[in-house]
Amino acid sequence: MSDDLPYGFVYLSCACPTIVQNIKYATNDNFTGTIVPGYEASVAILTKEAVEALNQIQQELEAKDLGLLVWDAYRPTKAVDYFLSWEKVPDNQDIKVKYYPDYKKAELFKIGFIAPGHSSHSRGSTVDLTIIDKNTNVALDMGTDFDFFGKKSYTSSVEVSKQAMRNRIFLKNIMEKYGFIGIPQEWWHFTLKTEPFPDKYFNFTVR
Ligand SMILES: C[C@@H](N)C(=O)N[C@H](C)C(=O)O
Ligand SMILES: [Zn+2]
Repeated sequence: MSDDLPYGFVYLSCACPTIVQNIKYATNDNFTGTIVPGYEASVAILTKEAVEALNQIQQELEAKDLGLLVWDAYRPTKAVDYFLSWEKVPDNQDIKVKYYPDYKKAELFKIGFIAPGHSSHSRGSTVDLTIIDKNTNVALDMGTDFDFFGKKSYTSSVEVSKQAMRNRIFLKNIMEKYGFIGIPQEWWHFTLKTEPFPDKYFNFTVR
């Protein structure tokens, strides 16, 4: 982990060490099946403002014996470009079954499961996350896994259990309370409304 981040960015682990991280694009365990270019370390980097807000959310959750689990945070534009190139490669059937059984790759970009050009993640104040039990680190049931690109992942889907619907509302409400806004397609994806770099897309490597 290097300390020379661009001005305004911090490592989530420094500001809030109790937030659990599993940065999926720094591993093979993601919808591309490979480590994504631009991720050289499994670390979450975000703007100071986003981290401050997450810190407050974590404090409120910890009082309930819960906590946050972060799957992705700042994402370099070279990673976003890699997702676009992945669209041109033939399907790996195992990955298709797991992540996008109902769609062709091109549709994932059209529907909005994957950003078709710039991603808000590259602005540094967007995060993919869920809530876990603080004692066991087991995630609450949200009805789908992270990056399941299907209708069940729509935040307001009624195709998931009642408990999963309640858990999604709980996540959405606490994120909104501290200034984040989600998107309809993915229950796990949130952007800080008062993000400090609303027009800037960064490309420094995650390391
Ligand atoms: C790919 C998924 N985790 C995600 O973040 N999707 C949004 C739409 C994005 O790519 O910005
Ligand atoms: Zn996201």
